[in-house]
Amino acid sequence: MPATGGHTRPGPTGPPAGSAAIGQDDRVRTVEEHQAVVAALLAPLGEEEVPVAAAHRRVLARDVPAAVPLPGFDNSAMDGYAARSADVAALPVRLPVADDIPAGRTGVLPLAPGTVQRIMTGGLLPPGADVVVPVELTDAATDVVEIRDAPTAGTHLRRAGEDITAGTVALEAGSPLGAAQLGLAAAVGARTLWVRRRPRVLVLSTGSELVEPGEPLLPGQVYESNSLLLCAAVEDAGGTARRLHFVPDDVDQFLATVRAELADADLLVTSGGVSAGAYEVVKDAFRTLGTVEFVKVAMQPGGPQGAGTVDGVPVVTLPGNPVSSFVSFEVFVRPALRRALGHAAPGRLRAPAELTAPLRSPAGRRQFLRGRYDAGRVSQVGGPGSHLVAHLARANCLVVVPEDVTELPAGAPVDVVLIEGALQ
Ligand SMILES: Nc1nc2c(c(=O)[nH]1)N[C@H]1C(S)=C(S)[C@@H](COP(=O)(O)OP(=O)(O)OC[C@H]3O[C@@H](n4cnc5c(N)ncnc54)[C@H](O)[C@@H]3O)O[C@H]1N2
Ligand code: MOO
Repeated sequence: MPATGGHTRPGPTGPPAGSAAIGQDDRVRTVEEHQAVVAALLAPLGEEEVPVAAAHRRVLARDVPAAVPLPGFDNSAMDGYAARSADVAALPVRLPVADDIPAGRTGVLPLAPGTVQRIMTGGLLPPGADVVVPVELTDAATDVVEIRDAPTAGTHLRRAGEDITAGTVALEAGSPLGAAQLGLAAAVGARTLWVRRRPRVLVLSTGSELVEPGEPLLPGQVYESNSLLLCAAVEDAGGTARRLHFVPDDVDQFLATVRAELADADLLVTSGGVSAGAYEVVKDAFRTLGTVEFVKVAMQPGGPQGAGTVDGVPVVTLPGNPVSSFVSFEVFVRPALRRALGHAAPGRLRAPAELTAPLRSPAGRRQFLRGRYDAGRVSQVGGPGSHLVAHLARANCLVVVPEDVTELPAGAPVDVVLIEGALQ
């Protein structure tokens, strides 16, 4: 039975059985240490062969050699007349049109001296031709053409193999497959591609305050949003997400939900229930189960973290504040998933930027502020609060402020991580 605000948390009289006392016993890790722990959880994913069209947004697992050169043959770049440059050196000139070569004609005759052949863009160049005169420079006749002007030898020709030669690698293993890459795969004759299997990621939000969006909301309750956010982030990273119905802060319900699905997953990502309070369901459930270690990472947002395995399946437990969930996923889960997918470049694009206004940052923690980046300059979007989800939605980058920096003036150089939407 899904929990839409059904409370298992106790009233003010006392905690439920199994809940922990408020405590601050977590070890502290650096961002890099926790990144390494999360990355080590995920083994490289297997390979599968799929039709080229189905490989969109996948990651290539094996090199694709070019079965044919590109272009595959010398051909015309323009609609016009294939000519010998010596015949069009003195202008104007009238020359007989010996043949007609539309694109797709597979056999052509050599070009006899003193003649031209009408040719269309992509048409097979007749042997002997070394220039194409665009139709605009002629009277466009089909029997005897008058050529008023002509480009120099070699112009408007596309040479066999000038883009890629046969047998060389057209696409390298580890390449993300977007529109251009699928186009190239087809252009060199591939019908199928070997890609990495997509990681199957379970996403589970926890919290007795959570309510399904669209349902009535009472004071103290919030609409559940992290599972939507995290599932979309999983898909963006190349995984397939399965969104489990959120659970209240009830260890038994949490574990029953997790264990019903865990066997078929490559990763479980939870949100909420990992800080220092009395009702930390994720911590309470996993403390005595599996190898999940709960730590504090020296960053903001995203301080409270956990990672390990349960029933042999990798588990990453993210903090519940929506911005913390988002940033934690960006910093720890996304690169680990992309590494498991064999991505040549698992990290986001980063860019140097100039701050438009001063900012402050806590000592000892790497801060990932939300920002808007444009043309080398970045402005902070909202404050550092990890509940500012509306501001997050307007950001296109994370501004990285190192652990030892507590304030920066306007104009200071910073490093930004470009997130979704940054290039749009
Ligand atoms: N005494 C301390 N308190 C807190 C600490 C600490 O170190 N000591 N850390 C703070 C930090 S930092 C964070 S981040 C949060 C993380 O807490 P939890 O992971 O246990 O998350 P919750 O308490 O369950 O929720 C936090 C916040 O986020 C809202 N939330 C949670 N899940 C969702 C969801 N699925 N959709 C929308 N909103 C969600 C929740 O209502 C809370 O407002 O702990 C701090 N406290
Ligand atoms: O570290 Mo928490 O993740 O700031 O909000």
